[in-house]
Amino acid sequence: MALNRTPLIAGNWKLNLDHLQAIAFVQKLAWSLDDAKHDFAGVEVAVFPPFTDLRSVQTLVASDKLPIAFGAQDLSAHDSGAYTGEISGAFLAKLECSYVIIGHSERRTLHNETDEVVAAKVQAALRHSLVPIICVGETAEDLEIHGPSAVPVAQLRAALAGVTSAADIVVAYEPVWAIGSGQAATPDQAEQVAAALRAVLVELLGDDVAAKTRILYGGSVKAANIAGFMREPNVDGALVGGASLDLDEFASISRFKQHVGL
Ligand SMILES: O=C(CO)COP(=O)(O)O
Repeated sequence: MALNRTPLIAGNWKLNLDHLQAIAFVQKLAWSLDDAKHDFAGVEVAVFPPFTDLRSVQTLVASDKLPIAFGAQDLSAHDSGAYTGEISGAFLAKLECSYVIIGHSERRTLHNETDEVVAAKVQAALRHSLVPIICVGETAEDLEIHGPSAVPVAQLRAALAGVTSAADIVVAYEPVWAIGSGQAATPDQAEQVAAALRAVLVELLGDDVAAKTRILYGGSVKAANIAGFMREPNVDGALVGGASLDLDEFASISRFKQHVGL
């Protein structure tokens, strides 16, 4: 992590926890972090519940003034109209979401999201002042054929088509082979790709945006391995799946500074 970027620890709940479970979880997470005197100004913590939980999380966060950010796991490329089942960026903005995850590998693979769809969703997020967390990452096969950075770099280039240099974005490098496998990338591997992604940001959006944009690592992150990633200069946080559903584990990941010895 670099000192000029506030680290972001983001919990992607995927298809887990209904709205009642979400209320209990977020409340307990806030207590747990508060008890541990979490440095909320120094490390941002965000949760990404299913759509149907967002109103409950918003109400809880607002009424108890919890210092926890939240966002959605996806959004529509469209703002309104005949798109059955879709959720627009306008709706998410109205629910005070700060962020929206875009182009997660599960959406690319299971829901056939192409680079073009991802780029359109990034545009939709920015139209509504949501910060897109743009996910990129290679499969094990890509890694073997193309090496470590080629696919993530190409995906980021495609996702940024039409994005101007004023954009507030987050990039998440999630190697597909590391997601849910228990086999995380090494900190070195994560740093190598994060550095290549930052070079794309410099080229397409300029030095200032590249310097302030956070690049997260995701894929089998847990309390036991977060410190290694956070010691790397181009890794500014984590996008956590499975471990974000375990309160103690997620709270411990959020306190990575203690593990790093900062
Ligand atoms: O997909 C992920 C986060 O978006 C990572 O999932 P795991 O942390 O379960 O590997």
